[in-house]
Amino acid sequence: MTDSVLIEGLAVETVIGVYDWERQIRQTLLLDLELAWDNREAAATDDVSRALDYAAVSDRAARFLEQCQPALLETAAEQLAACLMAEFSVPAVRLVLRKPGAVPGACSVGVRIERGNW
Ligand SMILES: Nc1nc2c(c(=O)[nH]1)N=C([C@H](O)[C@@H](O)CO)CN2
Repeated sequence: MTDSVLIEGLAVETVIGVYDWERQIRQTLLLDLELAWDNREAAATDDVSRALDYAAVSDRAARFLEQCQPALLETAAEQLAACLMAEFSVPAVRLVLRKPGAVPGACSVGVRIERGNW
């Protein structure tokens, strides 16, 4: 698959973190997604119902991150990738999840995963 749909810098406020104090606050996560999708049918028909709707994916991803509230970024990334692949019939995902300000001196820290068949 050479085509994809992109979502970059989606900001989500949620509970995430290893430490007790982190379970008492909400922190911002930044999400980048690349979702494998053949865009030719959407282009040929000019019909959003044939496209992978990035607004719908963004909304689902934000709601998922607000609800899952794990300790680790790794857990959030893994579970979110599985959710999006299953619910939107996406064959492959590249996902970057960043936690800005978590480490003093770093503008952000995070994880990157690739799942499915690219
Ligand atoms: N690889 C990871 N390392 C760390 C994580 C994480 O999610 N993945 N989380 C923390 C703490 O929650 C940290 O963000 C608090 O500043 C530490 N290391």
